[in-house]
Amino acid sequence: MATDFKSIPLIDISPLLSKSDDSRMSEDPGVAEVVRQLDQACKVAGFFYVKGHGISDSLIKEVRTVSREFFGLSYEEKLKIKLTPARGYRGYQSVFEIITGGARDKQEAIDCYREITKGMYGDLGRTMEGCNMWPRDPANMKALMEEYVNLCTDISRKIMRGLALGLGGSPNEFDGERAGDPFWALRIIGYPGVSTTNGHATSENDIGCGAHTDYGLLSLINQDDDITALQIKTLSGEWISAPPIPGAFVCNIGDMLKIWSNGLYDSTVHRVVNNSPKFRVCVAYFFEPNYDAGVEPLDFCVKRTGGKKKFERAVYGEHLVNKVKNNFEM
Ligand SMILES: N=C(N)NCCCC[C@H](N)C(=O)O
Ligand SMILES: O=C(O)CCC(=O)C(=O)O
Ligand SMILES: [Fe+2]
Repeated sequence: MATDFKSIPLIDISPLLSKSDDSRMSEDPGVAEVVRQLDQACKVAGFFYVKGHGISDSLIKEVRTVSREFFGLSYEEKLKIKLTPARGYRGYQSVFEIITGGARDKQEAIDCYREITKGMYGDLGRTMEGCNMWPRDPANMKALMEEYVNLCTDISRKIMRGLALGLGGSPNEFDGERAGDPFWALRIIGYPGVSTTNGHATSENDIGCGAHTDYGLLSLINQDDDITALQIKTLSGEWISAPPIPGAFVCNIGDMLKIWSNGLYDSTVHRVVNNSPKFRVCVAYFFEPNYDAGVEPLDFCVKRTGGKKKFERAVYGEHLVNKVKNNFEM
């Protein structure tokens, strides 16, 4: 459970990344130190920054630059890749189209997911069957985002090995049928700034993304360098900001890791409020369990938390579909 934290730790994960394909990684002192920091951050805040992740500053920036270019296109042009249920909820949604907690979010976005082909997961997969929608312009967007997703998946898998050790398990706890064939999501998001002419304080219509938790295991957030908008809820109900650290990702825990860890790690509530006059871009990558994974508290986590399972079993794909359907009025 998130306790009262005042700031979000910054963790250099390079020692973990260099050793996490080694079966004896847990014996490495550099790895042990990263694991200690990750575990502490997840127990206290459910949020941390990571640096030393190996993705170049220039790629991280390019991903946002190309996204900003897309959002700058005409509405008509953007609608050519419109999100619809028939397309497996992939594609573009315009400002105030997406809903969080019953209210409309002041954001536009492109939603992408790992491809699900027809019949791949039977009934469980049907809602999400489809291919991603990429614009004709910017022409390099598809290739760039696909490269980016591959890199994020690789890093996330390795961070998950660190988290598995932090929880007291083997490093491979989330490989195989849990998250060895992981589903993923990518949300390319644009948050309009506040108009400088209406000098009002932030109103409800200025919430870029309402209070929510993320759905899967681990989120990697790539946000604009010059705007502070992401806010994290502490146990006492206060909102603290997660200001950008250039080149670093903001990471947080999703609902499925809360269940697997029996609450040792929590999926912390967060929201986005862009109070600046500038348009804010964020590209959020979500590392998720296998689409058809059954998720219930892991025995060794249950033992560490008093012997009682605190959460019911969930099927990741069902959890996702419930969420996705509630995000839109379609
Ligand atoms: N794929 C992920 N995690 N997306 C997070 C979005 C959370 C807000 C969404 N409208 C909701 O109400 O859930
Ligand atoms: O824009 C951000 O900083 C975070 C977005 C987010 O929390 C989400 O899409 O789940
Ligand atoms: Fe989120």
